[in-house]
Amino acid sequence: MNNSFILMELSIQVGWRLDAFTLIVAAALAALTMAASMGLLYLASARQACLVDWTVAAALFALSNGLGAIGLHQQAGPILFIACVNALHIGGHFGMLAGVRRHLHLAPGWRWGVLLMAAVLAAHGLMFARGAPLYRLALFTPFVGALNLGAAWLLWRRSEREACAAHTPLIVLQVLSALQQAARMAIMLAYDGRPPGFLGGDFFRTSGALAMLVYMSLATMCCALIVSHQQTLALRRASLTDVLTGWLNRRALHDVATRDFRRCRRNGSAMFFITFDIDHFKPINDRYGHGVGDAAICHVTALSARVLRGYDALFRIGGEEFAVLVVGEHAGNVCAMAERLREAVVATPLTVEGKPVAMTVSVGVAALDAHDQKWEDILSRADVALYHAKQNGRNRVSVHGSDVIGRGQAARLQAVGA
Ligand SMILES: Nc1nc2c(ncn2[C@@H]2O[C@H](COP(=O)(O)OP(=O)(O)OP(=O)(O)O)[C@@H](O)[C@H]2O)c(=O)[nH]1
Repeated sequence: MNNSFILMELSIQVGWRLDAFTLIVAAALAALTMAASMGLLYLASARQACLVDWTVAAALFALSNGLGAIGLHQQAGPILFIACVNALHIGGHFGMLAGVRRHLHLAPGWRWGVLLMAAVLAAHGLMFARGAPLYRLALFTPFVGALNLGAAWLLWRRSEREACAAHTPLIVLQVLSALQQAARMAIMLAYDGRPPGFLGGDFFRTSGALAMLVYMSLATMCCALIVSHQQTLALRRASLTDVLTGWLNRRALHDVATRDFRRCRRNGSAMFFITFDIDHFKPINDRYGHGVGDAAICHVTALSARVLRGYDALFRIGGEEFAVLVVGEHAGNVCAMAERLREAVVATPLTVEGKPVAMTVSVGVAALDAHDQKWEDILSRADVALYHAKQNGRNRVSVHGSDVIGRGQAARLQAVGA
Protein backbone atom coordinates (compact mmCIF):
# COMPACT_ATOMS: atom_id res chain seq x y z
CA MET A 1 0.00 0.00 0.00
CA ASN A 2 1.22 3.50 -0.80
CA ASN A 3 2.77 5.48 2.08
CA SER A 4 0.34 8.35 1.54
CA PHE A 5 -2.66 6.06 1.99
CA ILE A 6 -1.13 4.56 5.15
CA LEU A 7 -0.68 8.05 6.59
CA MET A 8 -4.22 9.04 5.56
CA GLU A 9 -5.55 5.97 7.40
CA LEU A 10 -3.39 6.67 10.46
CA SER A 11 -4.41 10.30 10.59
CA ILE A 12 -8.07 9.28 10.57
CA GLN A 13 -7.59 6.64 13.28
CA VAL A 14 -5.17 8.53 15.54
CA GLY A 15 -6.41 12.00 14.83
CA TRP A 16 -3.02 13.43 13.80
CA ARG A 17 -3.07 16.97 12.53
CA LEU A 18 -0.11 18.56 10.83
CA ASP A 19 -0.77 21.93 9.30
CA ALA A 20 0.91 22.66 5.99
CA PHE A 21 2.21 26.09 7.02
CA THR A 22 4.21 24.71 9.98
CA LEU A 23 5.56 21.90 7.80
CA ILE A 24 6.70 24.30 5.07
CA VAL A 25 8.44 26.53 7.63
CA ALA A 26 10.11 23.43 9.13
CA ALA A 27 11.21 22.31 5.64
CA ALA A 28 12.68 25.80 4.98
CA LEU A 29 14.59 25.58 8.28
CA ALA A 30 15.82 22.07 7.43
CA ALA A 31 17.03 23.39 4.07
CA LEU A 32 18.79 26.29 5.80
CA THR A 33 20.43 23.80 8.18
CA MET A 34 21.64 21.79 5.20
CA ALA A 35 22.99 24.93 3.47
CA ALA A 36 24.83 25.94 6.67
CA SER A 37 26.17 22.38 7.23
CA MET A 38 27.44 22.00 3.65
CA GLY A 39 28.93 25.52 3.64
CA LEU A 40 30.66 25.07 7.01
CA LEU A 41 31.99 21.64 6.02
CA TYR A 42 33.48 23.25 2.93
CA LEU A 43 35.08 26.07 4.92
CA ALA A 44 36.15 23.93 7.88
CA SER A 45 38.28 21.29 6.25
CA ALA A 46 36.86 19.24 3.46
CA ARG A 47 37.15 21.83 0.67
CA GLN A 48 35.42 19.50 -1.73
CA ALA A 49 33.78 21.53 -4.48
CA CYS A 50 30.60 19.40 -4.51
CA LEU A 51 29.84 20.94 -1.09
CA VAL A 52 29.44 24.32 -2.80
CA ASP A 53 26.85 22.84 -5.21
CA TRP A 54 24.98 21.24 -2.33
CA THR A 55 25.10 24.51 -0.38
CA VAL A 56 23.54 26.32 -3.35
CA ALA A 57 20.98 23.51 -3.78
CA ALA A 58 19.94 23.74 -0.12
CA ALA A 59 19.77 27.55 -0.31
CA LEU A 60 17.45 27.27 -3.35
CA PHE A 61 15.25 24.80 -1.44
CA ALA A 62 15.22 27.15 1.57
CA LEU A 63 14.17 30.10 -0.63
CA SER A 64 11.53 28.00 -2.38
CA ASN A 65 10.03 26.83 0.94
CA GLY A 66 10.34 30.29 2.49
CA LEU A 67 8.43 31.84 -0.40
CA GLY A 68 5.95 28.94 -0.25
CA ALA A 69 5.31 29.67 3.45
CA ILE A 70 4.70 33.36 2.70
CA GLY A 71 2.35 32.42 -0.16
CA LEU A 72 0.43 30.01 2.07
CA HIS A 73 0.21 32.57 4.86
CA GLN A 74 -1.35 35.07 2.46
CA GLN A 75 -3.68 32.30 1.20
CA ALA A 76 -2.89 32.95 -2.46
CA GLY A 77 -0.18 34.47 -4.56
CA PRO A 78 0.15 35.82 -8.07
CA ILE A 79 1.30 33.31 -10.70
CA LEU A 80 4.78 34.91 -10.77
CA PHE A 81 5.14 34.11 -7.06
CA ILE A 82 4.17 30.46 -7.66
CA ALA A 83 6.52 30.38 -10.66
CA CYS A 84 9.44 31.50 -8.46
CA VAL A 85 8.63 28.86 -5.83
CA ASN A 86 8.60 26.11 -8.48
CA ALA A 87 11.70 27.37 -10.34
CA LEU A 88 13.69 27.53 -7.09
CA HIS A 89 12.45 24.05 -6.10
CA ILE A 90 13.54 22.53 -9.42
CA GLY A 91 16.81 24.51 -9.19
CA GLY A 92 17.40 22.85 -5.79
CA HIS A 93 16.97 19.38 -7.28
CA PHE A 94 19.31 20.38 -10.12
CA GLY A 95 21.86 21.51 -7.52
CA MET A 96 21.77 18.06 -5.90
CA LEU A 97 22.55 16.52 -9.30
CA ALA A 98 25.27 19.14 -9.97
CA GLY A 99 26.95 18.24 -6.64
CA VAL A 100 26.84 14.54 -7.49
CA ARG A 101 28.36 15.25 -10.92
CA ARG A 102 31.16 17.33 -9.44
CA HIS A 103 31.82 14.69 -6.77
CA LEU A 104 32.26 12.19 -9.63
CA HIS A 105 34.67 14.55 -11.44
CA LEU A 106 32.14 15.56 -14.10
CA ALA A 107 31.26 19.16 -15.03
CA PRO A 108 28.36 20.27 -12.78
CA GLY A 109 26.60 21.93 -15.73
CA TRP A 110 25.05 24.82 -13.77
CA ARG A 111 24.39 26.60 -17.11
CA TRP A 112 21.76 23.94 -17.82
CA GLY A 113 20.36 24.43 -14.32
CA VAL A 114 19.89 28.17 -14.89
CA LEU A 115 18.26 27.44 -18.27
CA LEU A 116 15.95 24.90 -16.65
CA MET A 117 14.90 27.38 -13.97
CA ALA A 118 14.26 30.04 -16.63
CA ALA A 119 12.20 27.54 -18.64
CA VAL A 120 10.15 26.68 -15.52
CA LEU A 121 9.49 30.41 -14.94
CA ALA A 122 8.49 30.85 -18.59
CA ALA A 123 6.26 27.75 -18.52
CA HIS A 124 4.06 29.44 -15.92
CA GLY A 125 2.97 31.80 -18.70
CA LEU A 126 1.18 28.88 -20.41
CA MET A 127 -2.57 28.70 -19.92
CA PHE A 128 -2.19 25.09 -18.86
CA ALA A 129 0.26 25.89 -16.05
CA ARG A 130 -1.79 28.88 -14.88
CA GLY A 131 -4.65 26.53 -13.99
CA ALA A 132 -5.04 24.27 -10.95
CA PRO A 133 -1.97 22.99 -8.97
CA LEU A 134 -2.63 19.56 -10.54
CA TYR A 135 -1.58 20.86 -13.95
CA ARG A 136 1.67 22.30 -12.65
CA LEU A 137 2.34 19.08 -10.77
CA ALA A 138 1.77 17.06 -13.96
CA LEU A 139 4.05 19.43 -15.91
CA PHE A 140 7.01 19.58 -13.51
CA THR A 141 7.03 16.21 -11.68
CA PRO A 142 8.72 14.38 -14.60
CA PHE A 143 11.58 16.94 -14.54
CA VAL A 144 12.12 16.57 -10.79
CA GLY A 145 11.93 12.76 -11.09
CA ALA A 146 14.48 12.81 -13.93
CA LEU A 147 16.88 14.98 -11.88
CA ASN A 148 16.51 12.69 -8.83
CA LEU A 149 16.96 9.49 -10.83
CA GLY A 150 19.79 11.02 -12.89
CA ALA A 151 21.79 11.68 -9.70
CA ALA A 152 21.04 8.17 -8.39
CA TRP A 153 22.01 6.54 -11.71
CA LEU A 154 25.30 8.46 -11.94
CA LEU A 155 26.24 7.54 -8.37
CA TRP A 156 25.38 3.90 -9.00
CA ARG A 157 27.19 3.62 -12.36
CA ARG A 158 30.32 5.58 -11.58
CA SER A 159 31.03 4.74 -7.93
CA GLU A 160 34.46 3.29 -7.19
CA ARG A 161 34.22 0.02 -5.27
CA GLU A 162 35.50 1.50 -2.01
CA ALA A 163 33.00 4.42 -2.17
CA CYS A 164 29.88 2.31 -2.83
CA ALA A 165 28.79 2.04 0.81
CA ALA A 166 28.96 5.80 1.32
CA HIS A 167 27.02 6.49 -1.90
CA THR A 168 24.18 4.03 -1.24
CA PRO A 169 22.14 6.20 1.19
CA LEU A 170 21.98 9.11 -1.30
CA ILE A 171 21.11 6.72 -4.16
CA VAL A 172 18.22 5.30 -2.09
CA LEU A 173 17.07 8.79 -1.05
CA GLN A 174 17.03 10.07 -4.65
CA VAL A 175 15.07 7.02 -5.86
CA LEU A 176 12.57 7.33 -2.97
CA SER A 177 12.19 11.04 -3.71
CA ALA A 178 11.36 10.29 -7.36
CA LEU A 179 8.89 7.56 -6.32
CA GLN A 180 7.27 9.87 -3.77
CA GLN A 181 6.79 12.60 -6.39
CA ALA A 182 5.30 10.07 -8.84
CA ALA A 183 2.95 8.68 -6.16
CA ARG A 184 1.84 12.19 -5.17
CA MET A 185 1.09 13.06 -8.79
CA ALA A 186 -0.74 9.76 -9.33
CA ILE A 187 -2.97 10.40 -6.27
CA MET A 188 -3.72 13.94 -7.44
CA LEU A 189 -4.61 12.64 -10.92
CA ALA A 190 -6.69 9.77 -9.50
CA TYR A 191 -8.80 12.22 -7.49
CA ASP A 192 -8.86 14.80 -10.30
CA GLY A 193 -6.90 17.27 -8.17
CA ARG A 194 -9.07 16.94 -5.03
CA PRO A 195 -7.91 13.97 -2.97
CA PRO A 196 -9.21 13.49 0.58
CA GLY A 197 -7.44 15.31 3.42
CA PHE A 198 -3.98 14.19 4.51
CA LEU A 199 -2.89 14.24 8.17
CA GLY A 200 -5.72 16.63 8.86
CA GLY A 201 -4.77 19.08 6.11
CA ASP A 202 -4.87 19.67 2.38
CA PHE A 203 -3.24 16.68 0.59
CA PHE A 204 -1.31 18.65 -2.05
CA ARG A 205 0.44 21.03 0.36
CA THR A 206 0.75 18.81 3.46
CA SER A 207 2.24 15.82 1.64
CA GLY A 208 4.60 18.05 -0.38
CA ALA A 209 5.88 19.93 2.68
CA LEU A 210 6.25 16.74 4.76
CA ALA A 211 8.19 15.04 1.94
CA MET A 212 10.41 18.12 1.60
CA LEU A 213 11.11 18.20 5.35
CA VAL A 214 12.13 14.52 5.36
CA TYR A 215 14.15 14.91 2.13
CA MET A 216 16.15 17.88 3.43
CA SER A 217 16.95 16.17 6.75
CA LEU A 218 18.12 12.96 5.09
CA ALA A 219 19.98 14.72 2.24
CA THR A 220 22.07 16.59 4.83
CA MET A 221 23.18 13.30 6.39
CA CYS A 222 23.76 11.55 3.03
CA CYS A 223 25.88 14.37 1.58
CA ALA A 224 27.92 14.74 4.80
CA LEU A 225 28.53 10.97 4.78
CA ILE A 226 29.80 11.07 1.18
CA VAL A 227 32.16 13.96 1.91
CA SER A 228 33.56 12.52 5.13
CA HIS A 229 34.11 9.13 3.47
CA GLN A 230 35.84 10.84 0.55
CA GLN A 231 38.15 12.58 2.99
CA THR A 232 38.96 9.32 4.76
CA LEU A 233 39.82 7.71 1.41
CA ALA A 234 42.03 10.68 0.46
CA LEU A 235 43.90 10.45 3.78
CA ARG A 236 44.36 6.71 3.35
CA ARG A 237 45.67 7.16 -0.20
CA ALA A 238 48.04 9.91 0.98
CA SER A 239 49.41 7.64 3.71
CA LEU A 240 50.22 5.00 1.09
CA THR A 241 51.69 7.27 -1.59
CA ASP A 242 55.17 8.76 -2.00
CA VAL A 243 54.81 12.54 -2.32
CA LEU A 244 57.68 13.06 -4.80
CA THR A 245 56.90 10.38 -7.39
CA GLY A 246 53.26 9.50 -6.73
CA TRP A 247 54.33 5.83 -6.55
CA LEU A 248 53.18 3.68 -3.65
CA ASN A 249 55.37 3.66 -0.53
CA ARG A 250 56.74 0.87 1.67
CA ARG A 251 53.61 0.70 3.81
CA ALA A 252 51.52 0.07 0.69
CA LEU A 253 54.09 -2.50 -0.46
CA HIS A 254 53.51 -4.46 2.71
CA ASP A 255 49.70 -4.48 2.21
CA VAL A 256 49.73 -5.26 -1.53
CA ALA A 257 52.56 -7.82 -1.42
CA THR A 258 51.10 -9.69 1.57
CA ARG A 259 47.72 -9.98 -0.22
CA ASP A 260 49.27 -11.01 -3.57
CA PHE A 261 51.70 -13.48 -1.96
CA ARG A 262 48.81 -15.32 -0.24
CA ARG A 263 46.76 -15.34 -3.44
CA CYS A 264 49.65 -16.61 -5.59
CA ARG A 265 50.43 -19.34 -3.07
CA ARG A 266 46.78 -20.45 -3.12
CA ASN A 267 46.37 -20.36 -6.93
CA GLY A 268 49.87 -21.45 -7.82
CA SER A 269 50.30 -18.23 -9.87
CA ALA A 270 53.67 -16.70 -10.67
CA MET A 271 54.84 -13.66 -8.70
CA PHE A 272 57.91 -11.51 -9.41
CA PHE A 273 59.72 -8.51 -8.03
CA ILE A 274 61.68 -6.22 -10.33
CA THR A 275 63.84 -3.87 -8.24
CA PHE A 276 65.93 -1.07 -9.72
CA ASP A 277 68.23 1.64 -8.47
CA ILE A 278 69.62 4.74 -10.19
CA ASP A 279 73.36 4.37 -10.87
CA HIS A 280 75.77 6.96 -9.47
CA PHE A 281 72.96 9.12 -8.22
CA LYS A 282 74.98 10.82 -5.48
CA PRO A 283 77.17 12.71 -8.00
CA ILE A 284 74.00 14.14 -9.65
CA ASN A 285 72.89 15.44 -6.26
CA ASP A 286 76.35 16.76 -5.42
CA ARG A 287 76.89 18.47 -8.78
CA TYR A 288 73.45 19.93 -9.54
CA GLY A 289 71.81 20.10 -6.13
CA HIS A 290 68.91 18.30 -4.46
CA GLY A 291 66.26 19.94 -6.67
CA VAL A 292 67.78 18.40 -9.81
CA GLY A 293 68.25 15.14 -7.88
CA ASP A 294 64.51 15.12 -7.18
CA ALA A 295 63.78 15.89 -10.85
CA ALA A 296 66.06 12.99 -11.85
CA ILE A 297 64.12 10.60 -9.60
CA CYS A 298 60.82 11.80 -11.13
CA HIS A 299 62.31 11.48 -14.65
CA VAL A 300 63.25 7.84 -14.05
CA THR A 301 59.93 6.93 -12.42
CA ALA A 302 57.96 8.59 -15.25
CA LEU A 303 59.96 6.65 -17.88
CA SER A 304 59.55 3.41 -15.93
CA ALA A 305 55.81 3.94 -15.48
CA ARG A 306 55.49 4.28 -19.27
CA VAL A 307 57.33 0.98 -19.85
CA LEU A 308 55.37 -0.73 -17.07
CA ARG A 309 52.00 0.59 -18.26
CA GLY A 310 49.21 -1.62 -16.98
CA TYR A 311 51.04 -2.54 -13.76
CA ASP A 312 49.92 -0.28 -10.97
CA ALA A 313 51.99 -2.00 -8.28
CA LEU A 314 54.92 0.45 -8.54
CA PHE A 315 56.70 1.22 -5.27
CA ARG A 316 59.40 3.59 -4.08
CA ILE A 317 61.11 1.50 -1.42
CA GLY A 318 64.14 3.68 -0.68
CA GLY A 319 65.72 7.00 -1.64
CA GLU A 320 66.45 6.04 -5.24
CA GLU A 321 65.43 2.40 -5.12
CA PHE A 322 62.18 1.15 -6.62
CA ALA A 323 60.23 -2.09 -6.86
CA VAL A 324 57.60 -3.41 -9.26
CA LEU A 325 55.35 -6.28 -8.24
CA VAL A 326 54.23 -8.43 -11.18
CA VAL A 327 51.67 -11.22 -10.78
CA GLY A 328 50.59 -13.93 -13.19
CA GLU A 329 53.11 -13.15 -15.98
CA HIS A 330 55.51 -15.44 -17.82
CA ALA A 331 59.12 -15.18 -16.60
CA GLY A 332 60.25 -14.33 -20.13
CA ASN A 333 57.88 -11.34 -20.29
CA VAL A 334 59.04 -10.08 -16.89
CA CYS A 335 62.71 -10.26 -17.89
CA ALA A 336 61.91 -8.49 -21.18
CA MET A 337 60.05 -5.82 -19.24
CA ALA A 338 63.07 -5.28 -16.95
CA GLU A 339 65.34 -4.95 -19.99
CA ARG A 340 62.95 -2.46 -21.67
CA LEU A 341 62.97 -0.42 -18.46
CA ARG A 342 66.77 -0.26 -18.45
CA GLU A 343 66.86 0.66 -22.14
CA ALA A 344 64.26 3.42 -21.72
CA VAL A 345 66.38 5.16 -19.06
CA VAL A 346 69.54 4.91 -21.21
CA ALA A 347 67.68 6.20 -24.28
CA THR A 348 66.16 9.27 -22.58
CA PRO A 349 68.68 11.44 -20.72
CA LEU A 350 67.54 14.05 -18.20
CA THR A 351 67.82 17.63 -19.45
CA VAL A 352 69.47 20.05 -17.00
CA GLU A 353 69.90 23.69 -18.05
CA GLY A 354 69.40 22.65 -21.67
CA LYS A 355 72.11 19.96 -21.55
CA PRO A 356 71.53 16.18 -21.48
CA VAL A 357 72.62 14.33 -18.34
CA ALA A 358 73.01 10.61 -19.03
CA MET A 359 71.41 8.28 -16.48
CA THR A 360 71.34 4.50 -16.09
CA VAL A 361 69.70 2.03 -13.76
CA SER A 362 70.71 -1.37 -12.44
CA VAL A 363 67.87 -3.88 -12.28
CA GLY A 364 67.27 -7.07 -10.28
CA VAL A 365 64.55 -9.68 -10.94
CA ALA A 366 63.40 -12.60 -8.75
CA ALA A 367 60.45 -14.99 -8.87
CA LEU A 368 58.30 -16.70 -6.23
CA ASP A 369 59.93 -19.97 -5.17
CA ALA A 370 58.23 -23.09 -3.80
CA HIS A 371 60.12 -22.67 -0.49
CA ASP A 372 59.23 -19.03 0.10
CA GLN A 373 57.47 -18.35 3.41
CA LYS A 374 56.81 -14.65 2.85
CA TRP A 375 56.94 -12.06 0.08
CA GLU A 376 60.07 -10.51 1.63
CA ASP A 377 61.95 -13.66 0.51
CA ILE A 378 61.35 -12.77 -3.17
CA LEU A 379 62.21 -9.11 -2.62
CA SER A 380 65.48 -9.93 -0.89
CA ARG A 381 66.48 -12.23 -3.81
CA ALA A 382 65.65 -9.40 -6.24
CA ASP A 383 67.89 -7.15 -4.10
CA VAL A 384 70.70 -9.71 -4.31
CA ALA A 385 70.29 -9.67 -8.11
CA LEU A 386 70.32 -5.87 -8.10
CA TYR A 387 73.51 -5.84 -6.01
CA HIS A 388 75.01 -8.31 -8.52
CA ALA A 389 74.13 -5.92 -11.39
CA LYS A 390 75.85 -3.06 -9.51
CA GLN A 391 78.95 -5.18 -8.84
CA ASN A 392 79.21 -6.19 -12.48
CA GLY A 393 79.38 -2.72 -13.98
CA ARG A 394 75.86 -1.29 -13.46
CA ASN A 395 73.42 -0.44 -16.29
CA ARG A 396 72.37 -4.09 -16.55
CA VAL A 397 69.64 -6.54 -15.54
CA SER A 398 70.44 -9.48 -13.25
CA VAL A 399 67.98 -12.26 -12.63
CA HIS A 400 68.06 -14.41 -9.50
CA GLY A 401 67.94 -18.10 -10.45
CA SER A 402 69.03 -19.30 -13.88
CA ASP A 403 65.75 -21.19 -14.29
CA VAL A 404 63.88 -17.85 -14.37
CA ILE A 405 65.65 -16.72 -17.55
CA GLY A 406 64.28 -17.98 -20.84
CA ARG A 407 66.77 -19.28 -23.41
CA GLY A 408 66.19 -16.30 -25.68
CA GLN A 409 67.17 -13.86 -22.95
CA ALA A 410 70.17 -15.68 -21.54
CA ALA A 411 72.54 -13.80 -23.84
CA ARG A 412 71.45 -10.38 -22.62
CA LEU A 413 70.64 -11.04 -18.95
CA GLN A 414 72.81 -12.36 -16.15
CA ALA A 415 71.73 -15.08 -13.80
CA VAL A 416 72.57 -14.91 -10.12
CA GLY A 417 72.50 -17.77 -7.59
CA ALA A 418 70.83 -21.14 -8.06
N1 LIG B 1 67.56 14.53 -4.37
C1 LIG B 1 67.30 13.46 -3.63
N2 LIG B 1 68.32 12.65 -3.24
C2 LIG B 1 68.03 11.55 -2.52
C3 LIG B 1 66.71 11.23 -2.15
N3 LIG B 1 66.74 10.08 -1.44
C4 LIG B 1 68.04 9.70 -1.36
N4 LIG B 1 68.82 10.58 -2.02
C5 LIG B 1 70.27 10.55 -2.19
O1 LIG B 1 70.60 9.46 -3.03
C6 LIG B 1 71.98 9.19 -2.83
C7 LIG B 1 72.19 7.70 -2.89
O2 LIG B 1 73.55 7.49 -2.98
P1 LIG B 1 74.26 6.06 -2.94
O3 LIG B 1 73.40 5.14 -2.11
O4 LIG B 1 75.66 6.27 -2.54
O5 LIG B 1 74.14 5.54 -4.37
P2 LIG B 1 74.65 6.05 -5.78
O6 LIG B 1 75.45 7.30 -5.72
O7 LIG B 1 73.44 6.09 -6.66
O8 LIG B 1 75.59 4.87 -6.22
P3 LIG B 1 75.20 3.42 -6.66
O9 LIG B 1 73.80 3.13 -6.19
O10 LIG B 1 76.18 2.53 -6.04
O11 LIG B 1 75.25 3.41 -8.15
C8 LIG B 1 72.35 9.82 -1.48
O12 LIG B 1 73.22 10.90 -1.73
C9 LIG B 1 71.03 10.32 -0.92
O13 LIG B 1 71.17 11.52 -0.23
C10 LIG B 1 65.67 12.12 -2.58
O14 LIG B 1 64.48 11.92 -2.32
N5 LIG B 1 66.01 13.19 -3.31
